[in-house]
This record gives sequence, structure tokens and C-alpha cells, in this order.
Amino acid sequence: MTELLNVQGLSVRFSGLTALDDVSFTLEEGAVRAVIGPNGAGKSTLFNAISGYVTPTSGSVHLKGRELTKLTPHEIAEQGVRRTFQNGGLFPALTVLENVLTGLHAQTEGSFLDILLGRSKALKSEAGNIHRARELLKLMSMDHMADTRAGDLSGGQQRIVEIVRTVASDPPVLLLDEPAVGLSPVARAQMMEIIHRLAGEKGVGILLIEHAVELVMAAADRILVMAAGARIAEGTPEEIREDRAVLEAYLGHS
Ligand SMILES: Nc1ncnc2c1ncn2[C@@H]1O[C@H](COP(=O)(O)OP(=O)(O)OP(=O)(O)O)[C@@H](O)[C@H]1O
Repeated sequence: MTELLNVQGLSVRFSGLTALDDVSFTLEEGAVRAVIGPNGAGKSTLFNAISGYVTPTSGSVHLKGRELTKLTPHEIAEQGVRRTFQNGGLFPALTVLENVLTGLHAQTEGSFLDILLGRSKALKSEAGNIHRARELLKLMSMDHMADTRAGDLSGGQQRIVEIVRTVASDPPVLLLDEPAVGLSPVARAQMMEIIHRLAGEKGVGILLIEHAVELVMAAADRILVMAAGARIAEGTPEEIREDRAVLEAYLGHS
């Protein structure tokens, strides 16, 4: 499998506190890697360091061999590492389709004004975008919602649309921060199915922070377990289930 992301010895210190301590892992094309660990383990700091929101004290992040470590969050997103935020904010008055299109416009040829003025190149790429957005919504089983206002969707549906909007521009790597938090059991299962499809059918490499351990066990190919900023275990869900250090330090029993 093609390696997308390579994180080597990444550390972050905040005035004396080591929030991230020498963490290394890789993420391959089409793979789902979960990051789990108790509160304060350093999961968000890891995401922030990869996406440029905090500056690592040491270590490096490469995407397909290209170093991202010193780039701004905007540049890192442009290179193809995209993330969703908790409460990422769709435009409630726009339809689902229009929201997904906002994720595509950044890379469309021609401006919104060109589209309004009916300039043919812009119109052609807009038609292409609409086609692409509809295909993606279909892949995510959300095509029947295309013309619904985003503000009228349930919380779980909004989060799915946010993910569709984020992947619309075809990023190789997607960072998902607790996509299933607060969702009903049915919506959680749907979210995990979507994560599977994005990886399996579109080849996106997905890094996932999630507290619901059972969901992680079902959705991830590999799991990184953190505690106090450091990696305490790494492996397949089966390996993690059997790992003594995880059972003792994280799950609280031996
Ligand atoms: N900007 C910051 N300044 C100072 N300390 C910080 C900052 N961000 C995080 N920390 C500290 O770094 C440590 C790791 O926090 P982090 O938020 O990465 O953990 P987490 O695993 O994401 O936790 P949670 O599951 O609660 O979100 C914590 O002790 C936290 O208080």
C-alpha cells in the first residue's frame, strides 16, 4: 500500500508540559488509523501538530515524501491533509448540495462572477462540480437530501455532509476529530460505514480520533493508543484488544 503520511518523532511542549512525546506512525492509502487514549493523552495536540495549528518542538510530518512540518494550516490543507472540526459549521441556509459545492469552489476554474455572467469555461466546470458533488452524496447515501437545507438536517446528517464537503476536493488524507460524538447508535453505525467507504472506495487515508472504543475496533485497520502524550501501543484492533499495557493503563483492568 502506498504510504501517504509519515509522522516521525513528533513532540510538542507547552511551557514545561510535554503534550506530545516522540510519536511516530505511518498512514497508508485506503487505511483507517484510529488514535485513542484517555483525556489529556495528546490526541488533539497530535492533530493540531499534523495540521499546522501548533508548531512541533521536534520531529517531522511528511505527505508522500514532502515535508509539511513548517507549513501554515492553509498550506497543509492545500497539500491535501484536510480535517474536520467538532461543530465545523455548515451554511444552514444553503442546501446540502450547495454546501458540498463550497468545498469544490476553491479549485474551480473561473470565479463565482464568471458563473453568474455565464462565461462558458466557468459554467462547464460548475456543471462538473455539481456532477461530482452528487456522486459523492450518493456514495455517502445522502443523495436524497441534496436539496434539503443544511439547517434542517439532524446533527448526524450535518456531520456527514461536513465530511462530504471536506473530501469533495479529493484530499489524500482526512483527519476526523470525534465524528461520532453525540450521535445515536444508528447514526454512529452509519458514520463508521461512511468512513469505511471513503477509505475503501476512494482510497482516502483516514486518521480518526474517537472515544467510543467499540466503534474504533470495528472501523479501524490500525490503532495508536496514547497516554500522557506518548504512544503506549500500536497495532490491529485484535492486537490492541490483547495488549497488556493497554488493558492496564487505558482500559483500567488487567
Ligand atoms: N494550547 C495549549 N497550551 C497548554 N497546554 C495545552 C494546550 N493544548 C493542550 N494542552 C495540554 O496538553 C495535554 C494534551 O492535551 P490534548 O488536548 O492533546 O489531549 P486529548 O487526548 O486530545 O484530550 P481530550 O480527549 O480531553 O480531548 C493536556 O495536558 C492539555 O492540558
